[in-house]
Amino acid sequence: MQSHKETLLLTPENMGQVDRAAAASGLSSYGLMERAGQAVAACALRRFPGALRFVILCGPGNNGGDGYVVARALRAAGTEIAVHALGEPAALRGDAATAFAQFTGSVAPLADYHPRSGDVVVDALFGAGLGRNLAADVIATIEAINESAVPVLAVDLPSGIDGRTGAVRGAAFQAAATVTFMCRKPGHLLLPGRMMTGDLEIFDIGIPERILLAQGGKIGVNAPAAWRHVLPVKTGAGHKYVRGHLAVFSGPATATGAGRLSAMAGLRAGAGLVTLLSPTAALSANAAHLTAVMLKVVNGDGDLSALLEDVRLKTFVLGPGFGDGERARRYADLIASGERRLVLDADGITAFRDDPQMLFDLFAEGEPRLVLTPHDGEFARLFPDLAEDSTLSKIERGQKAAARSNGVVILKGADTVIAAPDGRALVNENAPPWLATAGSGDVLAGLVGAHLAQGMPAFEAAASAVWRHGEAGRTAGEGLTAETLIDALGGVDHIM
Ligand SMILES: NC(=O)C1=CN([C@@H]2O[C@H](COP(=O)(O)OP(=O)(O)OC[C@H]3O[C@@H](n4cnc5c(N)ncnc54)[C@H](O)[C@@H]3O)[C@@H](O)[C@H]2O)[C@@H](O)CC1
Ligand SMILES: [K+]
Repeated sequence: MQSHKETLLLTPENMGQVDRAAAASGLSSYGLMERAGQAVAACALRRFPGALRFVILCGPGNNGGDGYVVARALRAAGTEIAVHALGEPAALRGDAATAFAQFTGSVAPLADYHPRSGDVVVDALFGAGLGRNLAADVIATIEAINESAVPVLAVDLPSGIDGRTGAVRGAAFQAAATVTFMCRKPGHLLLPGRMMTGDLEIFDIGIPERILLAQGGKIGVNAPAAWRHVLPVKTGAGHKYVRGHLAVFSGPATATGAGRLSAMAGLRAGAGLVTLLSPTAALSANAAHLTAVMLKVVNGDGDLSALLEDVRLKTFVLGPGFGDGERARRYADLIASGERRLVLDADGITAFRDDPQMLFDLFAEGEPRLVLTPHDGEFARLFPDLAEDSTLSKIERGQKAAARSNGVVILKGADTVIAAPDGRALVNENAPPWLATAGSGDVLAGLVGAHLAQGMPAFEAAASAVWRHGEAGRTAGEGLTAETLIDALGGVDHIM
């Protein structure tokens, strides 16, 4: 079981509230800064035992305050140090002023620092309080250090990374490692922030968990703790209908592979029965490749309506290789009015590009029954205003899209976000880079369908599917194909 420290995410704004609540409960805020700085100094000594000199770059706020504690601790440990400050240290306030007063060593201007071999930079310029783009001189310093071979240890966040969004505000340090406090921030997980963070250490500076949880809870890291409690119980004796019946729409005769991948993934992921719904023209192509997956002819609305009379058929995947937008819209309508659950992927999403509201209206009522699986391009087709709004983080884009569609949104990428209409959102981190391969999205759609068919609520079904997809990708290893990915799905059950 992971602790909250591993899975909780707090925005810089949340963290500020935590800070104030901790102070209000009687904790010394300078005490927190002291522990933060000591932890960074210990990390620096442990990671860089061969450093000839530690250069601490201190900013104008509390991140800089942490830096002065680091400088004092490293000097006390007998290492050579240099401190360079952005702005006038005399202008520091509060805890940062206290930390500066305790330091007593000399401080040079930031612009005077020139990287030299043997240096290790401790970046304490900006953390949670970065509120705007960096000035040109700071950008130049950061770029010069990034271009040198000098390693950077970042305090809280690499300076220049926006802790809420993960965006680079003008420039950002490429850190070898980052030490953050209590829990991660979105900027550590969302791209490009994740790439700049390096190895991340989370240090507990002693803020009680109840204070953290009071400010957070809606957003987190996607891990089994978030959905394990609703995983289907494996009794071994379950009738196949108990494990649900998943139906996947095949594309036309020229594009049958994607639907089959979804169907096979659904079966491998534990749906009791999987039926591929195929037009007559694609029947022989599908039949030639399937054994355990059943086949049924669906040529149009009439066939689908007849099929929907079977009340056990509750879950559908529509979109992989589907092609026909007009038909996709009608099928989605029939499925929605039958109170069924739908994973809408790929061409199924694109089908609604001219009238996204039509889709949202279909699923507007009740518990979320729609799961959308867009990559960025598909997302922009349904939610153009959200895609264009660069002030939003990927988490916020997902949350707003989920609320608007009353669906669960899986916003795909190396930093996939899963969001629910009630504001819950998880950021995924276990996907290996080689998971971005042909057919990988089809497998994910089938996986989500299988989890839904087994009765999981939509948000948890989606999040567990994304996680399982990532784990299977790691198991299958570099050079995976959609087929080896499907094979690997079963092997990750036991760790869920
Ligand atoms: N519980 C907590 O929240 C704790 C926070 N601590 C540290 O405090 C940091 C947050 O401190 P602050 O809120 O003071 O924020 P920062 O120190 O990150 O930066 C804020 C300061 O930078 C200025 N600023 C913001 N963007 C700028 C820009 N682009 N160019 C120039 N100046 C800019 C602001 O006006 C403000 O003076 C954390 O990152 C962490 O390192 C630690 O001391 C431990 C406890
Ligand atoms: K920093």
